[in-house]
Amino acid sequence: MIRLRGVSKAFGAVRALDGLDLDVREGEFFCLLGPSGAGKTTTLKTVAGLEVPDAGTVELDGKDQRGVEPYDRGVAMCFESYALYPHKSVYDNLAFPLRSPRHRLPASRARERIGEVAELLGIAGLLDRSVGQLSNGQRQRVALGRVLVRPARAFLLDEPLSHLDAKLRQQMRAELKAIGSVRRTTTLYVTHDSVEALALGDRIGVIRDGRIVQTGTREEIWYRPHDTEVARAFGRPRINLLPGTVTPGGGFRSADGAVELDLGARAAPGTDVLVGARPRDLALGEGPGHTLTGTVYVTEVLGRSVEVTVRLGAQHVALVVPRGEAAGLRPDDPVRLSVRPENLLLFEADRPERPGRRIGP
Ligand SMILES: Nc1ncnc2c1ncn2[C@@H]1O[C@H](COP(=O)(O)OP(=O)(O)OP(=O)(O)O)[C@@H](O)[C@H]1O
Repeated sequence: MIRLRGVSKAFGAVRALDGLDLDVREGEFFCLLGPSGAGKTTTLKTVAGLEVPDAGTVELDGKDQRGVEPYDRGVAMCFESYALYPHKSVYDNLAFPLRSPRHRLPASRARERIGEVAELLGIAGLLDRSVGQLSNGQRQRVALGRVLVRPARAFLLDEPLSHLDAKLRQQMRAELKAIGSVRRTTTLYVTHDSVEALALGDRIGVIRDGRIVQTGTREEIWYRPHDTEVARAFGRPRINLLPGTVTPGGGFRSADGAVELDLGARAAPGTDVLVGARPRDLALGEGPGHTLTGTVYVTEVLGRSVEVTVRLGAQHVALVVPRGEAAGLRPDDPVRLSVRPENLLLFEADRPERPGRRIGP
């Protein structure tokens, strides 16, 4: 269990962490997602004891870690920039942590652990090669393996798949959670890739400007995003956000009057808002729920589905539909779109100082 409370850390004038609270439960695989510079690595280093916070507390398994040296914290960390022994074999690099007095295992147990981790990371065929002869992607997997072989109170992983090509990355994502030690060990996994976070995280914490903006399961983050920026971070193509205002009856009217929706909005009439709908939640043609009328702007084939961009007055919205449904659509064709009321999200308008928060339960 990892618990951070009110953790702040500045580097000169840069506030890397700003009162960060975080709870990773025992045995959980927790993904910390955020853009570059949000404070992800600093969070990991603070847990590992490699950075000392200016304020706040770090607890591991309920024990305050103030004054506890990194080595004594019992966590295993894998950095994006990894240090391996280039002249030693892959096997020796993996075995090295198991030879330290703290983690010493009988040789047969060590071989078993290394074998399982190497198999699942796809490096079992490389065990006799020297690390100096490996590609970057192979080295990254060895570095990850070296963390995962050793018994630890928690694994701290910083973008461990970043150097792999897309296919291998996808494959590794599936394998990673199958590794026995990962299943058993509390893991804090840093990424800036929302697809990775959704695929891996038992829960996800979204970090921005040194604070956690939202923590939740993938469903909570997807269906109940805290604000427009969280909504924009998940899903490709991105969520559609139409600007407008709340009407006296609690409805929505787009800024140019082209879209009107009866929302039952819990906001004062006249409030500037954004209505959000994800591209896969919009359908072509009339259906149950709300209907919108517009014209086709452009279509783009994405494998078996098609992204259709539709002009609604001055706005464009994107939807993703099966290829068959979009066959024959031409620019400027009139179209109707439907969306279920439960798939519409309502946000305050974005402001210069902060993204618009979601309105509603
Ligand atoms: N040792 C340091 N000295 C000075 N500034 C630092 C140091 N470490 C981090 N920072 C700054 O603190 C902020 C947060 O950095 P951090 O590395 O935690 O972000 P991150 O979310 O991990 O980003 P990335 O995804 O790019 O690795 C950044 O503005 C960074 O430049």
